[in-house]
Amino acid sequence: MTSTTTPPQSATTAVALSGVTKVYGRGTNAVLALDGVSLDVRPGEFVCLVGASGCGKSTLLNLVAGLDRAQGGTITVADDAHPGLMFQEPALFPWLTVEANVEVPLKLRGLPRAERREKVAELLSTVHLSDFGRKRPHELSGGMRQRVALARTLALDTPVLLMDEPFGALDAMTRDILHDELERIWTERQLTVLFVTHNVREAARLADRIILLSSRPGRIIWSTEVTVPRPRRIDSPEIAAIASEVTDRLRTEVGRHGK
Ligand SMILES: Nc1ncnc2c1ncn2[C@@H]1O[C@H](COP(=O)(O)OP(=O)(O)OP(=O)(O)O)[C@@H](O)[C@H]1O
Repeated sequence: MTSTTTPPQSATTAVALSGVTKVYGRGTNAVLALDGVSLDVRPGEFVCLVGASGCGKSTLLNLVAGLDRAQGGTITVADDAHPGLMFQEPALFPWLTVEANVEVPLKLRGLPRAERREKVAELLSTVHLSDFGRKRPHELSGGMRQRVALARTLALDTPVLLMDEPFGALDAMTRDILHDELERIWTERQLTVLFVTHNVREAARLADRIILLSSRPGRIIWSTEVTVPRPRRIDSPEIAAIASEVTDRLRTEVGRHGK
């Protein structure tokens, strides 16, 4: 079996992984990064992936994004949508203004100029950066740069957002604000989100479901539905209790591998 992006299996699945296996390298240098990962993500669901360093979280996102191919299994994205991918580093073009950065995907999509301008204004308003369109990335804070990266990803007009530690480099206060912002945008746009994080509190704060991957090779070893009503607070006892349970599971898994 090879990795494919075939039509959706069911209207109740936005992203489906079935028996996904990823090996890097060959022969004696081969590294089995993912081993038979199966996961169905519901449309509009917010799924957080946690696991020890090197367990294959980024690999999984890259495969769903279509940046790499799996050796085994299938990956299905509903309606053949091309997911948007965001990283810890905003990866903006430093020589372009904020507006021009957000405009890049719109140009690539071939939107006419007037429509692009309208869309850029709407997206900057969505991430609360309407007054900063003419600035360049170096004039912005880290949190603002991630807002630009988010606006640029949203410009792809995709229903599926893949986020690889997007707030990992930010201070706690900025992260807290961006959690609220992301939650609002996720709800307003009915996005499906796959979010990788090392921060278990962040996972409990944001997720509908938390998935725990084993240490390499990555396999899904545990998951939990987070039913705490929204809006949530990262410092609430309910979130702390879930984070503590995830930490315990993670610690057991890391301990099992002697890392
Ligand atoms: N291009 C590559 N070539 C060889 N090995 C790779 C490559 N990319 C990743 N790996 C290995 O595959 C495994 C999974 O890597 P991946 O980056 O997906 O893990 P991760 O869970 O995202 O890690 P982290 O939490 O540290 O970011 C790791 O052992 C890594 O060293």
